[in-house]
Amino acid sequence: MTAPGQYEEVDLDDLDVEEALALAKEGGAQVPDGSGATGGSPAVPPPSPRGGSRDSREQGQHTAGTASGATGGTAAGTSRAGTAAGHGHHKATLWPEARALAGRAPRRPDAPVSVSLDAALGLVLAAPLAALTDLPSFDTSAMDGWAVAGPGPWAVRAEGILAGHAEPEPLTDGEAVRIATGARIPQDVTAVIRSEHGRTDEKERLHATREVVPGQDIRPRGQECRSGDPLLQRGTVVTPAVLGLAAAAGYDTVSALPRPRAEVLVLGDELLTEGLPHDGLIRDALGPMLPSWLRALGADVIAVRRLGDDADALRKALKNSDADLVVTTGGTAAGPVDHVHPTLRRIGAELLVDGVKVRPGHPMLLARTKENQHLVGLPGNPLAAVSGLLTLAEPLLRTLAGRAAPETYTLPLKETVHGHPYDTRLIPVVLREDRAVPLHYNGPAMLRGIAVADALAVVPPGGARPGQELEILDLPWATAGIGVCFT
Ligand SMILES: Nc1nc2c(c(=O)[nH]1)N[C@H]1C(S)=C(S)[C@@H](COP(=O)(O)OP(=O)(O)OC[C@H]3O[C@@H](n4cnc5c(N)ncnc54)[C@H](O)[C@@H]3O)O[C@H]1N2
Ligand code: MOO
Repeated sequence: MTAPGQYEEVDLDDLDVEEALALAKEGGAQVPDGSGATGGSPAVPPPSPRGGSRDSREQGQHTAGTASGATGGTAAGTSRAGTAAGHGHHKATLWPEARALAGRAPRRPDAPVSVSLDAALGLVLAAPLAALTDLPSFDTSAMDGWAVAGPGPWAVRAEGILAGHAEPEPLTDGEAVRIATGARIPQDVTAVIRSEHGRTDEKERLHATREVVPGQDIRPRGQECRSGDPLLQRGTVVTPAVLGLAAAAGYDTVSALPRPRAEVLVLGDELLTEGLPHDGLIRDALGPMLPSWLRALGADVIAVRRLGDDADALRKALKNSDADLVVTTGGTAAGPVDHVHPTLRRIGAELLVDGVKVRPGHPMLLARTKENQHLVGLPGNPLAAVSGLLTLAEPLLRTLAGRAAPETYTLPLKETVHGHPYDTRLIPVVLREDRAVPLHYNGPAMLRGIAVADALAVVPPGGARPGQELEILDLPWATAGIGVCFT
């Protein structure tokens, strides 16, 4: 899609040379061996002993592109002016606005469905959950021991009471019966004595070795809730604990909003699905990454299709898709085979977001393609695609799924992060001792940083200083976002 001879990417087009150099250093500096592979230790760039490495050469390209872009004499200069490429700042949406807009884009979530408990994890309750029974549903022993009536010592009945049995005979004062945790308490019981707090004598009489407080270790019927009590509000996300509570309260199914259905269209003739890169072809990193990421964001991924750089195939795929959300990858820029914009024009789609003031990922877009279908166009550079996923797809799917927006939170930054002069930056971070520690290898084409990250930090235009509070976007698996995710 990037045409032969075109600059590979000139994302830093608005920076002066010094800023670009600083960013370039951050994006591709060498890390000590293994630091990225040990599961998340921050990659700390040492003074670069390998000046001629591949990474620094790549970064050199950034710098060269930027420098020449600044003189206005290259493709980068043209793009900066926002002419034919259409990526100028004049129509790009501010990052917070783009997210808000994506969250408001869907007109309505689907009608609720009745879902069995084993299929409900991660869905959102479409109706309040009220108890169908008292909990506990009978007076219950909280401990293994004896149920006793009246003052002791007590004569112990021959037969004990186990959990799961029908109503036992009432006790009379002076009587005790062995009882198991969870078993029904007979009528007229004063208290339960734990096995370790009583002893029986040779006449099988029970003596308490501690004071007996009436009602001790008895869970009275309805202690947790009465039948009909509201337990959970509409809109609650079904977590494992919610599944447990719903089952305890008598539910076999819950009324929930169905998962929004998403289809992924991977564009690009240069992509291989297996083996090593060769002859200018590279491995498709997004086909394997996006479906599970979309699932983690609450979607049901109904198809992943590879369309190459074929405008007709894209048009047909859009025409035939009945997904709530179509996610395309690549082809968002203005190269000769970047078909997303022209195809959207051709099918009469309504472009809601056309570029976002965020790095990486600024060519991302959001369109309404049908009455109840949206398209999120993710840029082809893999980290730029992640940025688009979290900026546009996440709020859209959240609304479709009926989920409330998560509380936003901030953490202080561990070390300086250079900013873009006008755009927000999203950078992979690890969270250590309540601080966000920036990871390196955060260039738009790199996944090495995000692969060990706990979250993305939102760096405002102009950059951020150590100690500055930054908004943190959790990654769905890092917050245990309901393991929906990887099924
Ligand atoms: N004239 C301009 N050119 C570009 C601009 C611009 O503003 N003006 N923006 C650059 C930025 S920033 C990005 S990001 C990319 C976005 O490009 P596209 O969305 O059109 O994506 P492609 O050109 O198809 O690919 C870009 C890059 O990513 C690689 N790629 C694509 N798909 C995959 C995949 N599934 N797995 C791994 N890698 C993928 C592709 O080979 C390219 O290297 O545009 C810049 N250009
Ligand atoms: O920098 Mo592009 O925005 O690589 O995503």
